[in-house]
Amino acid sequence: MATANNNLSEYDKTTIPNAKGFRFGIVVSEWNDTITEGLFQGAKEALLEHGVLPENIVRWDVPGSFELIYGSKKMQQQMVNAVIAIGCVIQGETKHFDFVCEGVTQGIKDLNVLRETPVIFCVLTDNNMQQSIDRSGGKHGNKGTEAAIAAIKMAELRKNS
Ligand SMILES: Nc1c(NC[C@H](O)[C@H](O)[C@H](O)CO)[nH]c(=O)[nH]c1=O
Ligand SMILES: CC(=O)[C@@H](O)COP(=O)(O)O
Repeated sequence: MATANNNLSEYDKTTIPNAKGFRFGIVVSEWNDTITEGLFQGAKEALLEHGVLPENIVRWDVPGSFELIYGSKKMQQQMVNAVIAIGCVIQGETKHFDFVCEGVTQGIKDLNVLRETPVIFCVLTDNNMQQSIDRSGGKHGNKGTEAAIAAIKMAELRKNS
């Protein structure tokens, strides 16, 4: 189902476990920072709404989405229950978009396979800035909210498994 038919910020709040005891690391790309800041705010607000203490949200910034891989790997080594990797990759004139998107996708996948701490993929891979605006607090909701809910659910799964 496309995002256009499935608002990123809409979910059944009664199904989300209380996250008061959890600690989360959020790694934020500085590329397209007007977008990534909106994603971060959406994630932070959702975490706080579900009981996470402000002091249990740790943020690190990295230069671009490709550096989310290394930043998330180092964040996994911190005392956190899950990591959220936030980035925004927008198609330019060349194939660089393809390589960045594939690289960060595979890198974050690898971190989930090789280590115990879940890393949530909150990376927009859009054709243009408007699509990114629409998905970071615009008409299609906020992918940061979606990522925060995923992080809480995966932290709970990790705790119970
Ligand atoms: N074009 C975008 C980039 N490019 C930069 C890379 O992510 C990386 O920082 C650089 O290649 C150095 O390793 N990054 C984004 O996050 N978004 C873009 O649209
Ligand atoms: C995703 C990118 O790296 C891209 O935005 C860079 O733009 P360009 O392909 O025009 O160099």
